[in-house]
Amino acid sequence: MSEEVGKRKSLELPIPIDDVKMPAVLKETLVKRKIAELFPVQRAMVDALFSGTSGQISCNSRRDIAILSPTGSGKTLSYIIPLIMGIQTDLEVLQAIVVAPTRLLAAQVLEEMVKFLPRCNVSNGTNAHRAHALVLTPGKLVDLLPTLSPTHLRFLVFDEADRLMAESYFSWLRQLDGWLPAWADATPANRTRRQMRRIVVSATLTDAHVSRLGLRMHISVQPYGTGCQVPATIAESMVECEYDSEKLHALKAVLNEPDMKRVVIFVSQRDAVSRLAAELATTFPNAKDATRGLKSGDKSDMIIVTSDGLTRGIDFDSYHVVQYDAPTHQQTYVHRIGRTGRAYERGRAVTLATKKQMRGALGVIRKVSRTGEIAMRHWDSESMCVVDADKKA
Ligand SMILES: Nc1ncnc2c1ncn2[C@@H]1O[C@H](COP(=O)(O)OP(=O)(O)OP(=O)(O)O)[C@@H](O)[C@H]1O
Repeated sequence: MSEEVGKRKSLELPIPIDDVKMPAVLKETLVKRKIAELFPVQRAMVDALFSGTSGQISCNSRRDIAILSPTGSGKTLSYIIPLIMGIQTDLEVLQAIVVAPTRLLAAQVLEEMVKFLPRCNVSNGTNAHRAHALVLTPGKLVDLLPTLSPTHLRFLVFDEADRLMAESYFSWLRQLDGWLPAWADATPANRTRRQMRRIVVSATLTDAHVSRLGLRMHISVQPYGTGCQVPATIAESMVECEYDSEKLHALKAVLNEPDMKRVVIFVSQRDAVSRLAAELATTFPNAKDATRGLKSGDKSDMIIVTSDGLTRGIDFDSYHVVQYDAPTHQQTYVHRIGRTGRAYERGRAVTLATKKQMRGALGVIRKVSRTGEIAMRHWDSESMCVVDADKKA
């Protein structure tokens, strides 16, 4: 990456929009949607796009944009900002495509786009020929490609880009590349006004992903210095169990703790979700199995049992997170506990691990924990309680 924007300390907190230099039309749109402050990643985007320009997205060498910022930090609005300024509503042609890995996430993003782009025709693929912008999964996009024209495409956004580039998804990228015309990748010297920007978005994108996409990355909006970190507002703790068979008891004890109203529980295997949800439902009638379908607007006092693929990027309302199966990868941990502590709110994440798993899990967690403070507890099979170990990891 040749240039990075937004590593200053002062960028770590939301800032009133009146304190950010931006085009009047953008400010008006944000105020209408009741946005009073810009989150750091959004402020960095505005700075990157508009500093030194008067409301136009600059047509200089800064073209592709990588948005690397922690979970819940407002990346969606940050990539909608260039769309607000760049889509010409008087032209009834396709100008933006946003790709998201799941239908649930695509639906959530579509809702946001409709909110901030009221004069645009934003579609999930239905009547795609009339859309200014499409928000869809790779599968749906590949189905539609033969019917779409790339001629006026100005923005191609990959939300949760690292997930989109996982092996199982890889062939769709080749098909998309085959559909894009040569000018999409023109060098700065021979680019025209029709240039296309690729915007890749993730809390856990690495340089390897970027080079795999073949991007000539020019701007990285990365307020915290590295994207792969958990938000500092999340209180992290671990509960150690002697044996695997004790974990269900420990989980129920954790769920009975005060304020554990909105909880999302992660297991590693998708086929274990229903089993655990059914076991919990005998004690907690509000336990819900995510494999049976969730809506992005699900905000009631539920205990949602899910696995990693199902809820990546989903914006739940103030959920606590419990990891029933300890994570073995940093990315997994970051995305799981990122379902809480969103939008700079406080959150709580509890990880269950057997004695055997403890060392490995702590190794993973310490690498991405921002505060480094992990409260340690253990399951006491005599008192049948989770007991404070009275020590910090
Ligand atoms: N400027 C803002 N003011 C108030 N709320 C905001 C602002 N920007 C975003 N939000 C809210 O913050 C929450 C998290 O935003 P968003 O879903 O974009 O996070 P994200 O960075 O994409 O997270 P993830 O990596 O988990 O997908 C959402 O509820 C969103 O509406």
